[in-house]
Amino acid sequence: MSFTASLRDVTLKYKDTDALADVNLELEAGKIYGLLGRNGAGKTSLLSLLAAFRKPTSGEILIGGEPVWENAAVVSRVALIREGGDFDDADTVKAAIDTGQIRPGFDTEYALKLAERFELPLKKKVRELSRGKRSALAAVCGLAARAELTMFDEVHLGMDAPTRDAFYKELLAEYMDRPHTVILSTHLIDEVANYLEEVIIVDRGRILRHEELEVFQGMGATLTGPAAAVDAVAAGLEVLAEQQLGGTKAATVAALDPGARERAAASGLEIGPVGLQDLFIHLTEPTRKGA
Ligand SMILES: Nc1ncnc2c1ncn2[C@@H]1O[C@H](COP(=O)(O)OP(=O)(O)OP(=O)(O)O)[C@@H](O)[C@H]1O
Repeated sequence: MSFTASLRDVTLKYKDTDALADVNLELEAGKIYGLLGRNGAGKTSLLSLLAAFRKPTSGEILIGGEPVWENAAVVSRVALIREGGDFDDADTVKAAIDTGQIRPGFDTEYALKLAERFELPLKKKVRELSRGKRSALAAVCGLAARAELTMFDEVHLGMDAPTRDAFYKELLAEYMDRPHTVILSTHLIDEVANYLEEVIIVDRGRILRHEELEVFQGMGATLTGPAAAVDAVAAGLEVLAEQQLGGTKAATVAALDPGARERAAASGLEIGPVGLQDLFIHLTEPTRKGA
């Protein structure tokens, strides 16, 4: 089984801050979602609501069609993994893994296999782990929870590049083996882009965009070729980023209309997709109104 998730007219206030305002969001079961947003945009708040760590100020949150608040049967099959995990520092790694067994789907054998893959020392205390190893332990417990909705909130932050790569691969393998709903909240956007099916951008407490990855990938274009030719085609277009190496230039544009596309092709320029990160930076520009 795999959970759907719905937020309906959800507002979350912390004293005088509106962390989320009138959010409506529908997530289908069995997909991998990327949750993007600038610092303070409301990502953690949104995930905390889905995991019933917090109650909304107003609105309704349904997981698998049921209200999630005070719904132990549903909550036990929802996992929110935060950077560094929510461990008792005095526990050993082994004891921290064993604690996962309170979840109905927790797979201890798999957790121990993953612990070996991530070279986690079972006898060491959680407080003695490096930041990256602690994140890896959190990821291990999240994967082994075998939940129906699994959310990773910046869990890979402390991990080095090879560990992150191993984490993404394990996440995908677990997903292929047992399709379920996954939300990855991250600032390392281009790194995870290939794993995502849909992307949600939160901006200042609101959902700015929620689209399939392909929609974002079709949004802009990168023009590469001789600098003068690139400049000629890019003139008048909204340029998001530029890079030049010798006489060769690459310009990332927010949109390429058919006329510009034709001119680019006629000039022999290479037309490529835009990285999700560049688009994200562009769409969440503070000066930009809506998107
Ligand atoms: N416990 C809290 N008390 C008061 N305000 C809070 C609290 N937690 C979050 N906020 C505020 O709510 C807003 C959304 O915060 P949230 O942590 O959800 O953002 P985020 O997108 O996860 O940010 P980041 O990428 O920096 O982790 C921010 O303005 C933040 O300052």
